[in-house]
Amino acid sequence: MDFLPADLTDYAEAHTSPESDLLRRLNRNTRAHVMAPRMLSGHLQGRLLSMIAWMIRPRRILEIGTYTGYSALCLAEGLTDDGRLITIDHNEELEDFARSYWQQSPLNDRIEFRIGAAAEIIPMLDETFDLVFIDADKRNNSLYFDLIFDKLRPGGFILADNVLWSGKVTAPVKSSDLDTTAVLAFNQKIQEDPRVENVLLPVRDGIMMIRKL
Ligand SMILES: C[S@@+](CC[C@H](N)C(=O)[O-])C[C@H]1O[C@@H](n2cnc3c(N)ncnc32)[C@H](O)[C@@H]1O
Repeated sequence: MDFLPADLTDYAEAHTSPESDLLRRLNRNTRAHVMAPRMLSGHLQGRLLSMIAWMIRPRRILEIGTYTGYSALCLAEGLTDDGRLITIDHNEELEDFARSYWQQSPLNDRIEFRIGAAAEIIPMLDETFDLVFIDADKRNNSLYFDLIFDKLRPGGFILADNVLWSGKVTAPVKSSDLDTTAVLAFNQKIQEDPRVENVLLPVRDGIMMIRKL
């Protein structure tokens, strides 16, 4: 869901650097051939992720939730020359699709794809991250935050996607709606955590920007 009216979203995209030809093809072919293409970050959010990565110049990025590899390519643009991005997804059926686009990019050898459940893979990572993008199953946002916190350097950043959850965060919540309940709990947890500073950025479906103090 976009929170801006469509004409303002169009205007914002028209005044944002365009996607590369590779990203445009990946975006278009995801929409044409892959289930649930709304999951892809897209032009505006993709350029934002790239811009944030360029501002941070991370040496290590962790992405939780690869999907077709669009946001991984955007984030990897800002890596230092010796930097690497690790991206995790439990859907092995997406691997060939994502890799076929990464292989067309000079960033291909900087992207490591780990297949499996994020909650099992993260504890096995022996890395210190500068930037983490949480964009997988929203019910586990809080768990992923806890698992990565000690692996994030002080001053490092976490971005968590879809924290406005199509606007459901401000509507009455049914007890059976476990996703919205989890997103609300995550946002509250971050807001109350004295170890971080945070900004809830109302871009697209909402991005929680978190800086570890
Ligand atoms: C919203 S999509 C990611 C979109 C991608 N970051 C982008 O912006 O283009 C979420 C992805 O998380 C993956 N996922 C969901 N639950 C997971 C889990 N428990 N462990 C690992 N990956 C998971 C899904 O398979 C899906 O590909």
